[in-house]
Amino acid sequence: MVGRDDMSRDGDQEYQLGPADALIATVATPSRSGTNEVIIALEHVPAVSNAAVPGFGDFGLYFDQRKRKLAEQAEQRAAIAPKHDQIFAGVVFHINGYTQPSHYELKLLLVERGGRFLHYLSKTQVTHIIASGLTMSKEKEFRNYKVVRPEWVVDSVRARKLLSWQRYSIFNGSYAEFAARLPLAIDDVHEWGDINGEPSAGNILENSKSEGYSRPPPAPTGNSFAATSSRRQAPVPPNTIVVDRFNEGLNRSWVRKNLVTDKGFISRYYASSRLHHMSVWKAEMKDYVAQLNQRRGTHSSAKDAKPGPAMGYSRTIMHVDFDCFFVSASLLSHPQLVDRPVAVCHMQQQELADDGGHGAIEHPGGTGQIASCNYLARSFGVKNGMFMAQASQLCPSLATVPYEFDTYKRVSKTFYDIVTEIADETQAVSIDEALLDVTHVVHQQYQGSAEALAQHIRRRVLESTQCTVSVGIGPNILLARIATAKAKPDGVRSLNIEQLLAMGLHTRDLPGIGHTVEESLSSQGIKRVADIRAASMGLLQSICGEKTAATLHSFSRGVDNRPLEPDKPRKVFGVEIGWGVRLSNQHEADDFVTRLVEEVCRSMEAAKRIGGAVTLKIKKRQEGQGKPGKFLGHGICDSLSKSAMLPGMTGDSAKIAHVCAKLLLQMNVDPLDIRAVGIQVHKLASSKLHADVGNMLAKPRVGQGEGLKQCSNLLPELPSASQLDLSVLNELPESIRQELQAAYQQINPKIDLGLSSRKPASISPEVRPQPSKIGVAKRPISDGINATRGRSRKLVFPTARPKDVAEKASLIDAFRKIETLDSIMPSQMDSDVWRHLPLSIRRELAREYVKTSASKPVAAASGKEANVGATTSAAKGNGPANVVVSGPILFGKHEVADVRALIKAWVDSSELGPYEEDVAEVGDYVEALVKHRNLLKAEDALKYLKFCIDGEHSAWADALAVVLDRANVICMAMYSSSFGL
Ligand SMILES: Nc1ccn([C@H]2C[C@H](O)[C@@H](COP(=O)(O)OP(=O)(O)OP(=O)(O)O)O2)c(=O)n1
Ligand SMILES: [Mg+2]
Ligand SMILES: [Mg+2]
Repeated sequence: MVGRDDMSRDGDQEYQLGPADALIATVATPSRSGTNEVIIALEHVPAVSNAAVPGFGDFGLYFDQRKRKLAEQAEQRAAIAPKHDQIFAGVVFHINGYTQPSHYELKLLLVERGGRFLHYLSKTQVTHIIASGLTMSKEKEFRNYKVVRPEWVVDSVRARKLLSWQRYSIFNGSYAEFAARLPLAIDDVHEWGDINGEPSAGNILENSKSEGYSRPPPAPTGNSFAATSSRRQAPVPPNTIVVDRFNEGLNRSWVRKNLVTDKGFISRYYASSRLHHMSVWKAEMKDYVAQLNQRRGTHSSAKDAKPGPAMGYSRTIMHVDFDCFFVSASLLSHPQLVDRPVAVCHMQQQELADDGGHGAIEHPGGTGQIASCNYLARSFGVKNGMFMAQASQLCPSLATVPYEFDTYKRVSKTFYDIVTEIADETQAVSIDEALLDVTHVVHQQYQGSAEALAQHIRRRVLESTQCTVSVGIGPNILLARIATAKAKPDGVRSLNIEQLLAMGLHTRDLPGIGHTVEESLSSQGIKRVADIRAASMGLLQSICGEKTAATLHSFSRGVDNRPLEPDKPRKVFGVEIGWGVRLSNQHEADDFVTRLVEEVCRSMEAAKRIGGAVTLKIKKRQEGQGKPGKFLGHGICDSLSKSAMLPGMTGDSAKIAHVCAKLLLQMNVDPLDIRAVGIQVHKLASSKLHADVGNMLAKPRVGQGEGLKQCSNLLPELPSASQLDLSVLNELPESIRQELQAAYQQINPKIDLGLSSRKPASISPEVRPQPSKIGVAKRPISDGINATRGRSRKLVFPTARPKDVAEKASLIDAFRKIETLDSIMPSQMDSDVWRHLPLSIRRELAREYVKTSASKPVAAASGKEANVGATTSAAKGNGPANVVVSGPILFGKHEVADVRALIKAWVDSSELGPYEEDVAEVGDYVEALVKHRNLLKAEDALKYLKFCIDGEHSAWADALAVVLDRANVICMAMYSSSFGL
């Protein structure tokens, strides 16, 4: 193996066949079949005698001899073989790097048809370079040459004419793109990444292909490479050439099927990776349960009922877990095996590293780990997680069945459908297990008999899934979990503290106690739970730290005060591959990232989510870390991470991939150094809701004009919460309001649209005014000041518009991006001129306009594109009965939500800090509110300003201080008190 790498750097000549290839080298005897097919029969080359291989020490000599011999043979054969069409006459070729078909096969095909082979690259003589992939430096070096993929040779031979080389140029994109362009007729030649590796009849490479795949070689270990490489090479997607470049001792035929540049790598990875599924499922199930709870409202009703000690009875917790889950579910399609000892593990055709590079590589029949085994198998001593080799010794009659991930997911969802419907509260623990708080339901519907409820759940699950679950019951999570272990298989068990104390459990029987803690405790003579009880806290802390010691102390006494963690909707969708990632160039890197994004988008689509931001994570090989410790694992790496907002809320993989490609460029990583790639999409929202809102706005209704349709286009994405007119939202149907609330909370849990109260403009928790220090009676916002006071007279709101038009217009207003300045465009301005004015001038004019128009009773909206709903409709004559709004206003706004939107727009408008005049305006406004005794509004504005500028440039903090000061001065004067933010 060592020598291979040496040889690959043999001057210009990259000859990369392994030393043992000599033992398997084959000779093709082309002949024409009657069916227009060229068939190559393979036979053994007369072996190069071992004497010519000086103990594998001198590979240079060995290879020279070997090459010479093979070339001679090829020429001899060409001379004696039936004449082929000399389609390659005039072609002088050199072969670069590892190819598939092999150098030798290619040479035969070419030389026998008139081509001339150059051992060493002479750029003046050579007409074509044949390569499956190029290193970056070679890519540069060969840029102006005709570098063709080997398929050019194969296809030309098949077509019996020289095909144009251009379409086979290696510079024509990735292999995937190349393969996609190939005509169907020759697809069978390129089915090289097929995971099953079934040879296809009539394939020009039939023999080598079938042999390469029929029996995947064992896992590479140590220096076993020479042995494994003695197999004939199976065809691979030609650009997956990493073996020699990275010299990692890979089992090539296995690896080549899995490398990332292979089109199907990612989907196969995810289709076969057990651990991937285990981790993703947990998130998926938590999300699923959260959605079920949301839909059913079970969660809130349970909370409302306030079960538990307050109602005079203690908590009842159930732990429900499927018995040998994977086996039970897999056996649904193998009913003939139900009475036999059975294990689920990788089958031959499923062989693939399933651990993301973190553990053993699985291979059929040998080292595969058992994911789950049934109880009959367990009676032989077989256990989950045991390797097949050991298991089949313990239980020779052990049958194995393959993973059926889709079935597991389906069964699991059915299970969660049932338990969430029944329980007061559900916490998804994993694909096959849930914690339930059933306190209330047991007492309300089962006369306090938790066992009866448990049997009911078991029956329901069995009926619906044909799989059994066991149920543990206890007054807390700990006892319920321990009870489950005793209930298994197919049973129910209750446990109270006294019973636990009498059980004589081992430390490892406590949930969450891993092997390390168990060992540490054992080394101090603490082997049983009773020993933990007897040990001092000090001793426990010295063994396993403060936190674990406290847990152990409680658990050993049966005490566990942990509440159930109600499942929350997913906050992020992501994938990460840290195994098998070897990329040759930027193009491949982009391609890989794109495919990962597609994977994420698939799961987002399934969960009906879209996202607002993306994070790209890269593990970059550390300087000098050429050889990862594990096969194709990521080795020692630096982690890089970069995030960006997406262009609006989206689930579109092309858009997301585009952003990721930019992030990747910004990271400035050499693609050769990339060892792991992760994509996470966050700031999620419901795609259904998004579409609903879009539809709602796009749907033309009676009385709706062009203008409204156009406005709906202003809403490509869900607007930020601060831009919503809450009073409008509160008029929406309950279901939509709830969905909106949920959607916004997914973006930021702190956002409270205050919809449930049906009051306009509620205030989010972080800015909700606390009972003011000033003991002034609260005054509803609408309970305004004398209508004639203040500068508000200029603002008009139409109230007499036809109801649906008003509703739609308000909706649009609600969702439309509020453009602060434009909304107060002076009426005499031409909108085009206005838009082209510098921002500073527009501000100036707007301020002027607001001041001068404040005294006018009706806004002078001109019918131009002023885009405040109020002025627009007034201009159109839809609002004959104008209402004059009372109280202080800020840039024409007075509703809390509007003022907030203004404040937000203001703070968002400049990172450098505010204009002094604007600070003065806001100061005026808050001061006026205080003077008008509208302390709630004043406090809201101040708190919201504080909320918006949190973490902003210090100039903003100064601005807040100024505004606050001004408000406080008045406040002190009027109430001898001040606002405390
Ligand atoms: N390291 C692990 C742990 C679990 N699983 C899978 C296979 C199991 O079937 C399923 C559920 O895990 P359990 O621990 O609940 O085990 P079982 O359901 O198989 O058996 P039991 O009856 O003991 O619950 O998760 C896995 O593949 N690898
Ligand atoms: Mg289980
Ligand atoms: Mg389980």
